[in-house]
Amino acid sequence: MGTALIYDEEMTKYKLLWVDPACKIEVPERLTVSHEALVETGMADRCISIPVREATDADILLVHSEEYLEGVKTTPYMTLEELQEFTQQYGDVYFHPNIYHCAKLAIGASLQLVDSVMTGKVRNGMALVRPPGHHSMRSAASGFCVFNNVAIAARYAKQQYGVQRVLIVDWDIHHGQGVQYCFEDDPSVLYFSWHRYEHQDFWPQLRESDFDSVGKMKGAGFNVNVPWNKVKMHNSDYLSVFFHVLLPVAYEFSPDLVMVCAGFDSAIGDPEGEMCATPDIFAHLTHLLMNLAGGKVCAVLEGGYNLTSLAQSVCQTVQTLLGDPAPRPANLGSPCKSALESLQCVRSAHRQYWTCLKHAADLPTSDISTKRIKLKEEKEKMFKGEQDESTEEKVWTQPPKRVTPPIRTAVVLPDGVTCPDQCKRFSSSADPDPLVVNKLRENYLKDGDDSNALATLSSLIGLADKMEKNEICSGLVLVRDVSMAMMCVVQHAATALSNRVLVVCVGDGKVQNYCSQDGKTLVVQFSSRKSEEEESRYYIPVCLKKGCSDVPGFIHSILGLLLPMGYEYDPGLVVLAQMPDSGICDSVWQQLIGLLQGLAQGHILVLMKEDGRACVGPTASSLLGNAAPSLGQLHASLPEDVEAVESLRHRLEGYWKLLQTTAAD
Ligand SMILES: COCC(O)(O)CCCCCNCCCN
Ligand SMILES: [Zn+2]
Repeated sequence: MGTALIYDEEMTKYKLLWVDPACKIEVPERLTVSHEALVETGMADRCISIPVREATDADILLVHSEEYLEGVKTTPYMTLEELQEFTQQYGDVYFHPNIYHCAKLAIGASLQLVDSVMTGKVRNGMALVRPPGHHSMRSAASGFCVFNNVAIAARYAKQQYGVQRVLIVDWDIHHGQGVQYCFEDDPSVLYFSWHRYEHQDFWPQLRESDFDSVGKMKGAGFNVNVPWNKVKMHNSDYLSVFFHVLLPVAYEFSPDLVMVCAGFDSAIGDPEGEMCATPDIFAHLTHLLMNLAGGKVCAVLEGGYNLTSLAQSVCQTVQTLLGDPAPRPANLGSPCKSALESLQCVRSAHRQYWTCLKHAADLPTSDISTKRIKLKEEKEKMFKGEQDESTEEKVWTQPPKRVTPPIRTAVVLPDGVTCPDQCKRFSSSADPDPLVVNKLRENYLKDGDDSNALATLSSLIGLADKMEKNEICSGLVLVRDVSMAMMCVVQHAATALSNRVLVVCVGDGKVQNYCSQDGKTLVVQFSSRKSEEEESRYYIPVCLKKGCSDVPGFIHSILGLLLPMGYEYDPGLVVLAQMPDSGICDSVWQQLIGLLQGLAQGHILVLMKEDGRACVGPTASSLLGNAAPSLGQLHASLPEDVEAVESLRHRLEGYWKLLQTTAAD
């Protein structure tokens, strides 16, 4: 299934007709540069182009009041003065004779996107729209927004398709207060937003944008605000919030549909956000959402005012929706102290609502709410003398070109096992290098002349080499002895390949201590048995009471442990081994494969036991980039597993900074 792209140049045909410093950044070029970039990169042609439609009154009344709609309806016939006067009643927004028409198209584009995804015409998609929507409220325009595109689309999805649970992820750098007000008492819509806040000092300067606004009445817990109290937030800050707040809660919530308020003013270079996250981060944020809701992800453009980073970020998002592997998440490190404070506050505020956060730490001692007032006093004092520091031009390296290998998934299967469609059988054509053969013979092959084991192992090595050369993206190999195959490919990678190798071992089994302490390999093993090997920085045994068969515990350890370390480690190759009788079910296995594909440009090599034939289909489906099936709402992890994962995180966060969830006092 494909990716929808919804765009119509009519939405560029309105602009600011008078002088207003607050609104001058919202220009038609925002839409044209975004669409042109998709055309120039060839991505527009790879998408399924869906036309916009005009929203009806009924669509708009899903969220807005009649009197507000009636008011906006009169704007096309207003004189310039009347438009200015009409605008005065709202904040940081402007009207234009054609903005009502464009606002109806922006909603209609969002509804067309929901229709395409919910009817299965496409898997996911993006709507490039203006005016944006997330600030507009039931009876008020705000922040360049006239109608709330995403809020209307969420209500429409519930009404039209009986969607039970909608997750709205708002990565725009402003708080979408309009969305929050719309759903704060609604447990069927989980609204997540991060936003520049600076202790209530940044627009829209609302007290209710802080982390302690968790929703109301039966909606308590279903509103998650992550305030950024400093600027210059970076990729590590964004990812740590995904790993330790959004994803655990999203998997527990288990949405049927994911809507993204895709604002790109959270990217480097944006005059509003003043953040430092690079455009390629949106490839990862998008990827990390694509195994929720069976892959039903609808991204709708919100903000973004630096035309260069906006265009790059839109391309990164759409390319990931198209299924292309994400670029390597380079040089991640520790989130900054302010981000950790916010992280700790949000997790603490939501501890009582989400089982995945039950063990979260208390509010930080430096209670940041008092900072709100103190900082305001300082600002007032300082404002007298202080001029705005010069807005120096931000520069960043263009995101790397993401080339998809000619072969997406290669498989090495015993005869008699059919090759899954869209996969390619692989066998190492070249005679195995005699040195390797000897190594294999002496180290791994019990009965030296076991020719087909030898053939399998040399195919394995050949496959790893082709992945390193980016000729093959991912691989699946059925072997007789998983542990031996793992050792073989890791040994080869350690000597012959230049990249780091992340080894993820699912299930019990002696994982020979081949994790070199030089950091060439990072081994994470999930099992139900205490590992006899000593835990270290590069060998992490995760002991879960029921191993991988307890879904919430295992998912929790993937999101809160494996992914943060994996992203920080940034391997060139991932080896994922399913040990015999691991107890892992297909859907969890597919989630694991899907999530791990965000690493190593999708170079993941899966090893399974020959008799694991039943799992070949689901494994191949995930390796091909298909979304994993939804796991359904998750219940509580076993207390001993929570305990085990938490103590492991505390022990390791000195080594792996993305594991931190609190601001060290
Ligand atoms: C949904 O609209 C997308 C958006 O969130 O980016 C709108 C931001 C309005 C920002 C209003 N203050 C502008 C002050 C200019 N220095
Ligand atoms: Zn914004």
